[in-house]
Amino acid sequence: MSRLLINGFEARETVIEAPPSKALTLRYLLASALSRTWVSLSKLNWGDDAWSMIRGVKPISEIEIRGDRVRIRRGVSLERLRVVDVGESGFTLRTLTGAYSGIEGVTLLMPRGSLIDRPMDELIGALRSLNVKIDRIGSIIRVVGNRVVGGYIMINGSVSSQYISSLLYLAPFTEGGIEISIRPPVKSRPYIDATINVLRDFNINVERNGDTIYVGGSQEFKATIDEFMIPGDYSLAAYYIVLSALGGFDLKIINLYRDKAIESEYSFIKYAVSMGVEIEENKDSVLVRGSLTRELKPIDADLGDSPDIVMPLALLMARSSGRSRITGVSHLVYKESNRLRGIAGILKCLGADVKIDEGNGVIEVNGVNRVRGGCVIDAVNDHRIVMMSIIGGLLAEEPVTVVNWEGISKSWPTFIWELEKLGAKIQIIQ
Ligand SMILES: O=C(O)C1=C[C@@H](OP(=O)(O)O)[C@@H](O)[C@H](O)C1
Ligand SMILES: C=C(OP(=O)(O)O)C(=O)O
Repeated sequence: MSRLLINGFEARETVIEAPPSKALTLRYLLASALSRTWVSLSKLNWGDDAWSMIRGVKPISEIEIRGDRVRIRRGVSLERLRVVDVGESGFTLRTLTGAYSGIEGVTLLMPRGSLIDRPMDELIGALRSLNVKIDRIGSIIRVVGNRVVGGYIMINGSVSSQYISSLLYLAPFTEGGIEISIRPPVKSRPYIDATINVLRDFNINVERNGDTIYVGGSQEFKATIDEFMIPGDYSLAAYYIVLSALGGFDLKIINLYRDKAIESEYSFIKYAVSMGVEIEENKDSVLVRGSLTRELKPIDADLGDSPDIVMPLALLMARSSGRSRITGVSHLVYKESNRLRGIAGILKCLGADVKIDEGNGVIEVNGVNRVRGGCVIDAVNDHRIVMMSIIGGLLAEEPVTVVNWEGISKSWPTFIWELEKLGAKIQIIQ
């Protein structure tokens, strides 16, 4: 097992490219694999989760990978028994469970690692209420796909928006469509919008009225254009923003398109600006003005819609001049790890005072002006906890060691190299 030794940085590059959106890569891969016409996808996020989705759609699609582009469409000959290793991708497991429910044949979906214990029961219950034959054999989910009549479903919105994305991918295959009512509180709502927007790019008609969504049945996926370029990922670029803002150097981040962003992820910019980080936004980039002396204001933020920016925002809070509060994030315990505990562990290592309330999904951070470090963080192979640990370590006064960091490849396999380009001193110790 290797360790990372994080030992400060000297700012070098001033322009860097944001990695492509993971959430949009997965959505376009799945929709394209269901499309009757060929679709070209470029600038994909090549993390482990993309490979999970590619393995997942292979049995029902024709797919050609050339360089970093993918050409893909629905396959003509459908395999009747499909065995799919979905790795640790929650989105892939949940949406394929839905989509395969409406495609004839038996599918065995095999989650790995932490995904084995992440919630699925309410999605399985909802699909059973539509008469889908679905069961669990140990960690494996078996879906017997067939023509589904459709109907009305009321589903809990507090655990994962991916349950709803799953039903949205299934609905066009049903005879009469699905009406979904999401029971509040609804978490991660903009990710549902992101799925709806992608479905619309594939000519699927979706009607939305608040938390009631109707998708008509017997619709065909057919891309509205033949090529989609995946834009940059604001939830990942947020780590660059924190490093620049607190590291005291200016950084231009390209490949960030405001008009294509998922609101849950874009909102990082809004919160950072409200704390006093200086950010200039352009059509396809942001410019961060770093400062070692600027005082950041503490804020209160309900991040129920934005679970993936909690980690970088907590780093900004740790260096603000007072007590900040994040609420609405009870769903962080259902991710690749219990992220509320992970965040608390990192902030304590850095020297900030932090309190978490798991039941209510609240994090309180008392900012400090010196980030101490000089400790070991177990990042439990959760990619976003690894990123937070590394950026926190780079900003600390004393070296930080990170163990169980290899899970970074889920969304950003090149993270460490990119940071080295920016001047980070990171050693991998075998
Ligand atoms: O649909 C998506 O792409 C995602 C939805 C969110 O999960 P939940 O809806 O489970 O909160 C988010 O945390 C995850 O990283 C990506
Ligand atoms: C939780 C995440 O993804 P997923 O749920 O798709 O595994 C994530 O990327 O942080």
